[in-house]
Amino acid sequence: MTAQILDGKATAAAIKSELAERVKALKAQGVTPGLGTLLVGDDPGSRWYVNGKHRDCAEVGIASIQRELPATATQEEIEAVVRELNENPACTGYIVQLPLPKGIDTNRVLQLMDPAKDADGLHPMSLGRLVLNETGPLPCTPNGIVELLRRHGVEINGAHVVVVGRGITVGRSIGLLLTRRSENATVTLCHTGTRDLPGLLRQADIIVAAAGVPHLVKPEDVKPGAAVLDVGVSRDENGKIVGDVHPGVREVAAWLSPNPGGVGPMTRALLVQNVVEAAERAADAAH
Ligand SMILES: Nc1nc2c(c(=O)[nH]1)N[C@@H](CN(C=O)c1ccc(C(=O)N[C@@H](CCC(=O)O)C(=O)O)cc1)CN2
Repeated sequence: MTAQILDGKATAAAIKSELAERVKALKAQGVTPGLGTLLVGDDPGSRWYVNGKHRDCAEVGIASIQRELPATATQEEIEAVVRELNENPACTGYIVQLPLPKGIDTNRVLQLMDPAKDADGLHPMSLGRLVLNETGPLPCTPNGIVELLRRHGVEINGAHVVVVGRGITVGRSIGLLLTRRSENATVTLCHTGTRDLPGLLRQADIIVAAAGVPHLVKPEDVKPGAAVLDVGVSRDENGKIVGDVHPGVREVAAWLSPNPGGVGPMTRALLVQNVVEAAERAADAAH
């Protein structure tokens, strides 16, 4: 068996063209959504992601507000930009690109954001809403993964999903999303300290590999017919992406998300969706 591809690039393009129609409708009501980004430091990967987010926004008609600080920025300097974005009427939603440099209290920065402008779904209020099953912005990567599975017809209802990785952008929040009644999956959250990880992986109908450990998920760890999402990003000596999933998994799984070209583009498309939805909520509240 060779796995079918969970094509994140094509799916993200379809989502963005749907969103472009919603942006047109907002503009007809006199609302122009604007995505703000705050990039601190000079990590080339983070810069690439931020530029990509602005390219996506331009594609669907969303305005861009870009803020940058050097890696030496203090907590106070970062918080001053967050306050400015909170007050800036052109910025209807924004993100603080993560990770922030060492020594910065990330939670304090995220808490200071106006929750109504949280485009990443990572503000404590948004994460609380996710726990309480209330409407609000959802974290982009978990939401992108669910949408990628849904649009390829992969059965989530009743599936056993094994997640590897406990980071805040993916591992911790995806279980909350997948165990909602509307998705109805059963989720096991694992990490690099999990005893008998291969044994747990072998029970999974769906694997979400987000540990950032190259080739952590091996072909012999995968149940034939499973869907496997490769989220982790490491780099080889030439700067080429190495995912968390061994290439041999292609011969065992029924579905596999490529890396690059799988979950990454979906993360960006679902960010655009959060920006559009925040602007729609603000427009509804103003009427
Ligand atoms: N504030 C946030 N910071 C970070 C998040 C996040 O959701 N919010 N997630 C990741 C990085 N990320 C978005 O910011 C992200 C990662 C990857 C991609 C992507 O499209 N990747 C391409 C490959 C790119 C390459 O060659 O390097 C792909 O997978 O095809 C987009 C966004 C951490 N920080």
